[in-house]
Amino acid sequence: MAAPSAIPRRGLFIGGGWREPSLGRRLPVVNPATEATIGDIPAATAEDVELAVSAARDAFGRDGGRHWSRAPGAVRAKYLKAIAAKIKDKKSYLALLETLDSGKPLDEAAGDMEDVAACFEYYADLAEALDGKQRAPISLPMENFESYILKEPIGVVGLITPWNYPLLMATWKVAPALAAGCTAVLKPSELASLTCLELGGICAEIGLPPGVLNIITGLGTEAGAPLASHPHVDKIAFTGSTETGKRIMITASQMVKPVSLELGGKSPLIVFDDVDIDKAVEWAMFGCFANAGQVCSATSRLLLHEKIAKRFLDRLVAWAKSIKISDPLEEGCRLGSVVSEGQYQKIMKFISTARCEGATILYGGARPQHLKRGFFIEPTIITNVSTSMQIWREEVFGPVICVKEFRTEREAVELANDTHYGLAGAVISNDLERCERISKAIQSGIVWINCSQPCFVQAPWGGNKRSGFGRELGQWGLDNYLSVKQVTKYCSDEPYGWYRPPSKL
Ligand SMILES: NC(=O)c1ccc[n+]([C@@H]2O[C@H](COP(=O)([O-])OP(=O)(O)OC[C@H]3O[C@@H](n4cnc5c(N)ncnc54)[C@H](O)[C@@H]3O)[C@@H](O)[C@H]2O)c1
Ligand SMILES: C[N+](C)(C)CC=O
Repeated sequence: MAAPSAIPRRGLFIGGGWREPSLGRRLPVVNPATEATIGDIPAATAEDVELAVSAARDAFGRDGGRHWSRAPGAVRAKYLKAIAAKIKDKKSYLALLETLDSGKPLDEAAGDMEDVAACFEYYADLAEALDGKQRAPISLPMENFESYILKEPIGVVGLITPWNYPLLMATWKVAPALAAGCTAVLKPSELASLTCLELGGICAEIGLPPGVLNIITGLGTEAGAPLASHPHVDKIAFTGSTETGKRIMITASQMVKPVSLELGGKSPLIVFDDVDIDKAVEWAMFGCFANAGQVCSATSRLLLHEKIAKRFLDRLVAWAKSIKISDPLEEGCRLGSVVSEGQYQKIMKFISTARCEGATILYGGARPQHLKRGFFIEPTIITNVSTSMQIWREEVFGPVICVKEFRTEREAVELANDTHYGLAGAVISNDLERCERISKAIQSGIVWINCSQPCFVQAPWGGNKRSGFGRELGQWGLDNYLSVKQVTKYCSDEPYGWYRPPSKL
């Protein structure tokens, strides 16, 4: 598909229709692969947040919730399936917009759109299944009482999301929130909002009841912060950096508002000396160079057994040299640009600090010579790293892998856990018992054995330590948006008998 000359001009999606932002401000959209400004998006402020929250509140309570929040899950499932079908119909167009907005290779973006559709379908099924799970009985030790459980939508939820998988990260929240019967205000990242705005168009096309999903774009401080602090938002689900996550948690704590936080990472990949080196190298590359390393779970700390370290690094450099770095719309591109000039500068600063601190840039570390414009960075491999260096400790969120060697399994685990983060970890070895041991020892929410990064909508996703808490995807993702109510009934005809009845005299 050819790139459109202009991207669609959208407003804020509030109450089922498009609105210009209250202050009339807009933010430019820059294609990071060309540095050209290709359009703009609305910049919402507190006034718009107010309207969006109010639309979501109305939708939650409309007609006593009969048409949404208290409707059978099967009713909501129909809408989710309709959204999935539209995403599939528009897959090529949405993928193109995602690529123009974020710089990711077009076929990666197309894969993301398939995952988006699959996620809506998956939560449509869970919405249907929810009906059968209502009134689940609780076994009690007293026969005069009966108790059962109701699972109810939490209410109006604020969903704040990042730019690295723009529509997919939004969908991980929107699909389960809607399946649960919540109504929502989505605030995607100002750096990549185009496909999330298109989701608004899709909701209008399929006739989603007005106000069930509202989409406001804009800056974090101007649109995200008022959403997080809004007293009529019952929960905030956030994916983004640990720093912003901390701020959101502080704000929410003032109202004892529940939050779930999917934050950053600095995940390890441990490779033992009994492996097929080329196979392991490919996983190491996929673990840190896919999506230009802008992946929360990127295995950006590579731990190599000393016996294979030299051979492994030779092959890693050879494979890295063969990656096609190009305009992300070009066929076969495997490394596009990073998302913005700011992100480009930040990554370059990490590389120069590593160099200043005494690390070796074994490969990469610069702009590819054949690309004069766009925010492109070569796949970068850094060795001679010590555990006190910034490059070992902090999340880069770019195509930069740092490497250390280990001698024993124990040392590998200690190095793997030497981080404040706890999102993911991976181990590659032919000794499956060892892999099982290590999967227990790694302090993270996700462990991959003999691979890195595969992600399935059925399996829980989320971190420990400073990578956040709560789990998305699977049944856990739905539970994020449900509140559990116990209903207990006294079912004897006899008086309870705790107090003596008053004298009849
Ligand atoms: N754990 C996961 O599943 C996961 C997935 C994807 C990305 N991430 C993390 O996201 C980060 C990259 O994304 P980013 O740069 O967009 O993160 P970010 O924290 O800068 O922004 C995330 C979102 O928060 C908003 N925001 C910023 N300041 C805010 C404030 N004060 N109040 C409310 N909202 C505010 C932004 O506008 C954006 O929509 C990385 O750290 C990455 O690891 C985590
Ligand atoms: C799991 N994934 C890669 C889709 C999103 C994390 O950034």
